[in-house]
Amino acid sequence: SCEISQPRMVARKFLARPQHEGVGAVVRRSIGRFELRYFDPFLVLDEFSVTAPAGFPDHPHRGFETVTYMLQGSVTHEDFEGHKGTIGPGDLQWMTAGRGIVHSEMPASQGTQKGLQLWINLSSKHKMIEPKYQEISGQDIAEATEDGVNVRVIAGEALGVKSPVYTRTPTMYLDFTLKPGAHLQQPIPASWNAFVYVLEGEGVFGIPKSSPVTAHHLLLLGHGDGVEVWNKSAKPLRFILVGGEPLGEPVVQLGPFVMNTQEEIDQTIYDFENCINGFEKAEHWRRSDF
Ligand SMILES: Nc1ccc(F)c(C(=O)c2c[nH]c3ncc(Cl)cc23)c1F
Ligand SMILES: [Fe+3]
Repeated sequence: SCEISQPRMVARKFLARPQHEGVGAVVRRSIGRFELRYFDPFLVLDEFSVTAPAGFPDHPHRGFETVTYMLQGSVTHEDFEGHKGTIGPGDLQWMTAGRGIVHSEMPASQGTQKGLQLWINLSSKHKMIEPKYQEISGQDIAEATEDGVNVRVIAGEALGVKSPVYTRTPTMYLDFTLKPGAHLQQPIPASWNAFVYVLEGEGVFGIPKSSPVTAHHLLLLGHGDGVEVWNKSAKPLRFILVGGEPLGEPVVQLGPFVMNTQEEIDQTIYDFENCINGFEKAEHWRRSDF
């Protein structure tokens, strides 16, 4: 039985092109680029590729969450509280920066490390909460396979399996791989904003006759209560499907600081420069391998 009464159509399509970020790192930024500044509640989607000695050295965050999902290789993260770890292939780090985090994210080994980093905005009432990590290793990520469709459930639910991740801003984040010939119907809450980002292969989204979409493309989905996908090619199709409940609040962003008013951004800069109000530990911290 078809659970989708109104399948979402592809409203807009963007090709994410490489740009420099951090120190010597390359990211394909889809959400967060000029033409797609904010897709409520999402601020940034980076498909990153980084090879030592390049990386993302000491930098702050306030007012949102970063979701780092490794596709190849590993990244070592270390923050100003001494929280340190390595995010390996297939691993997930869901970091709620809240009132403030200062950390570094550097390649953990030689060779090219690849992954995705999604920035999810927090509601005004949650922007100044204590920082929090939810970290899941690749083999513990909820997974299911049915009729040629494999899904790794980063957040939310699909094919009857649920992720343990608590999403303060209600979010679904699904990593799908469709075998050649497979067809998917995935429900999406009708009030949520949703997008697809293609990682590998080519897929048909929305209606069966539309032209195939290839890697590094972001598709904004229109109204409806789900999405239909077909793999009509001879190769596997891999993409992420991400959805979130819009916050409907003003956004004032200065790089890694995301608040609701300019005054709050001014205060954040003051807090960060004076190491107060959540940035106390930044005063004497520096990443260990520096
Ligand atoms: N403000 C600001 C400025 C410069 C940065 F590089 C960063 C930053 O760390 C990242 C940007 N995209 C990324 N994708 C993956 C990873 Cl592991 C890190 C980042 C950041 F936050
Ligand atoms: Fe960061």
